[in-house]
Amino acid sequence: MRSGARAQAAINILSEVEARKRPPADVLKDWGLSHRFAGSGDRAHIGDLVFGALRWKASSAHRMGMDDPRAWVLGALRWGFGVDATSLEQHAYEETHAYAPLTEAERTALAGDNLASATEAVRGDYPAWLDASMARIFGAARAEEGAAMAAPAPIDLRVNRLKAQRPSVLDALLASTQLKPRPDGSPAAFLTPWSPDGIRIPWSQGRSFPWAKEESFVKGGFEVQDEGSQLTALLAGVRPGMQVADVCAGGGGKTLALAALMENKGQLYAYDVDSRRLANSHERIERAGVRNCQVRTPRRDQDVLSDLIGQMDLVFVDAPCSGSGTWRRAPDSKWRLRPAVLDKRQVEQAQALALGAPLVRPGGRLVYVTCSVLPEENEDSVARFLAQEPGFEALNPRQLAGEAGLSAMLPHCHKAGPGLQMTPLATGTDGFFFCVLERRA
Ligand SMILES: C[S@@+](CC[C@H](N)C(=O)[O-])C[C@H]1O[C@@H](n2cnc3c(N)ncnc32)[C@H](O)[C@@H]1O
Repeated sequence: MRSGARAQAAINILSEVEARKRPPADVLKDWGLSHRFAGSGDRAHIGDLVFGALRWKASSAHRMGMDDPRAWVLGALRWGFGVDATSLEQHAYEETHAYAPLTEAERTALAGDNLASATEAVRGDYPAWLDASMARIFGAARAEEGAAMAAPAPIDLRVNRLKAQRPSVLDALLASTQLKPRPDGSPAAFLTPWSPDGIRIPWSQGRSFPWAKEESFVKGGFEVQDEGSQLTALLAGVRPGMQVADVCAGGGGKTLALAALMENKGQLYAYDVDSRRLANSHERIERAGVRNCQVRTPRRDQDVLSDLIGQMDLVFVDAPCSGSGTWRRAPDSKWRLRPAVLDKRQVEQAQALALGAPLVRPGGRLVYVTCSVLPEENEDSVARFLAQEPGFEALNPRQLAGEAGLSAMLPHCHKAGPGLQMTPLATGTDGFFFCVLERRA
């Protein structure tokens, strides 16, 4: 398939997403099944175009003067992927399945750029109703922060200290035939700047990396985990020998990062209110060589955490949230977020904190993390908790970063109430909020 036909396929897929309110990943999959002639390269390019169109939907609509799938795809090609206006004109004539020739209005829009006249929400490609929240955390930089949250994300890996070392995993990846060289000659994988365990595979248009087939992954040498997520485990201050509870463990991403830092010494408990979410963690724990983790599955007739009350050195609350910090990985989710959902998440955050807090021993730590940038579910949730639990006090992020050997990262973070805010623009990570509360002795 040539560029014009790939673009038209993306337009068709987005039209189906819009008309039937279906998840784009599902429609893409169906499209692949019913267009068997399309190769893996075609499917990867079309996937990038569909998600690119959703990433930059608001700015493309403004620039093109039209708010429909064709305008989003043309806008993504022109300003997201940097295709020049003349090439876009020519792609329409390449083959019969290409998009229809440009209209005069499209030609004019693609040759210019009126984005400077748009609102912050449009320039930052985030929903207008969230502008006040974005302004609270980012002030005048909110359009720039939003634009970075809309850009494609790299794949970050966390090398599992229990089984491997970072240099050897990096060497194995660079030697892998699955990881294609980059067209510009830059490294296909490199060390992340902050996490001592991180490896980054930069995003590359139309390319996917089947990491699950890598031998070093199969043997437990690495997990896929954004560097920001790795940093929350490092900043928490977990050490070998501690008693630690991860009470929103889900699929186990943070659990495994905490376990690696504990070096199989001490005890780690993984719990989640939703037992289905814990299902994957057993296999991951096994593969990672973790031997000190008990998965506590919730039971209707029993409090499975009651024996841990007042016993934990550290309780990790990776709270349910809007996921706004991961919009760059799931751009469709930002347009689906509604005020009622944001309200509901705050209730769940209070519940998760109320579940974790009693487990903390005097002098122990309650770590609160979200993958969100919205103050309502970050500093506001912490403030509401502290108003009800005066026995806890927030620790200074400077102290935590110093303890974790991450002081150099600190100036790059936004200050968010008593916590830290990482963002794609500030730290090159997903958007994570991090705060540690200590129970007074
Ligand atoms: C952000 S996800 C966790 C991701 C996971 N820690 C990881 O790193 O892969 C939040 C989790 O909190 C769980 N959850 C929601 N409300 C909860 C509550 N009141 N108590 C415990 N877990 C809760 C959800 O089921 C969900 O799995």
